[in-house]
Amino acid sequence: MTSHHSFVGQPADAESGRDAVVRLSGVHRHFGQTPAIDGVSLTVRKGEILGLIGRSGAGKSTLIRCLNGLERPDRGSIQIEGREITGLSEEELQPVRRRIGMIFQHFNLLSAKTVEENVALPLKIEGWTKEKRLARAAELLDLVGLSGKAKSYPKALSGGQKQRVGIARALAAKPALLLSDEATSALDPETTAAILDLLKDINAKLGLTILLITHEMEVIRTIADRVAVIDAGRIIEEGSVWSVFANPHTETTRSMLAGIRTKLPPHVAARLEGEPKGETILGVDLSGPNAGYLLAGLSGELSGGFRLIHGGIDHIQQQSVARFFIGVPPLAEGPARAIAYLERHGAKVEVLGHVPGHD
Ligand SMILES: Nc1ncnc2c1ncn2[C@@H]1O[C@H](COP(=O)(O)OP(=O)(O)OP(=O)(O)O)[C@@H](O)[C@H]1O
Repeated sequence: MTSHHSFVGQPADAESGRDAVVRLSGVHRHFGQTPAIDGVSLTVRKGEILGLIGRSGAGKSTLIRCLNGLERPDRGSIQIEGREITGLSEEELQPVRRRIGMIFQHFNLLSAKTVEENVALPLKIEGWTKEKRLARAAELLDLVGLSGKAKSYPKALSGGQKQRVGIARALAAKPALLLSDEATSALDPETTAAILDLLKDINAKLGLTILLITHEMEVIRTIADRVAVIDAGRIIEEGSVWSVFANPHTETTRSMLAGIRTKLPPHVAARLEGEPKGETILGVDLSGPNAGYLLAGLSGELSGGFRLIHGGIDHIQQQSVARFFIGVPPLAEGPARAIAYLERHGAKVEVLGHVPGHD
């Protein structure tokens, strides 16, 4: 039950607020004519990893600042662990801020302090004794795989190691929420994967709730349970990661997915014509347990056959998400039969055009 998966698909709890670590409702923050946040309602449920994705200028930083109480919304409600924070004074905000651990793109470590001192710093502010602080730092450095580096200084560490220190420091005071602000954006792909693995691992081990702010869909795909897409200050799409990847509802989401979604190879796309002659090129999307059987079934259906041009089955949150492109020759009503068969089995089919002859 501690698994983050247990919270997926339980919107009733989130709506009642019982399992909400963060709950925004109807939050607005305008700067003059610019609506940086334009009516955002969003819940981060206990134990989940929620990815918030948006392009530059979409409103991510303003949202983070509202969560920290650094920015006050013009209207709307923000609750952290059930406590309304919008009306709090600076002094009242301090303990609320300490419930949120943050990690940053550029790590924000203190270069004059050792690794263990950096990790222990939030505990000093909380009034822990030195002995307890160092014991806790050692425990956290072990958790993030940096036990041997306690006495090192940040400049002696790689980017990935610095972010591990950042994670250890963010977790020192046992926050209710880890807020990751583009934490892997400055890292190479291999190091990014290792840091994301670590976050997923801590989420599973400790049941840590994570809000992951990013502009990269790959980050979301790798570790998030749910995703919310922000655009021009509004949440335009929200759902479990696999369902948003399988069936994005907005053009903005589709274009943000474009880099990592299977697409028609450019040399085939270049030859597409509108006139219905030659081979018909279909784009096919299907998620769920039937995805693996679709092509075998289709080949039994079409006497004239078809060819697989590109694509296959992806697995996101243990769901099969199929996306492929096929070419159907103009034999024996092939294309019409293919479309009817695929749609009958729940697939979304798009006629992309026609290619005279084969490529
Ligand atoms: N203090 C401010 N004064 C005026 N306009 C602001 C201020 N802060 C943000 N904005 C505007 O609000 C909008 C949202 O900005 P925000 O920084 O929240 O976006 P973002 O998604 O974090 O972008 P990025 O990924 O580039 O940091 C932008 O149009 C920005 O110009």
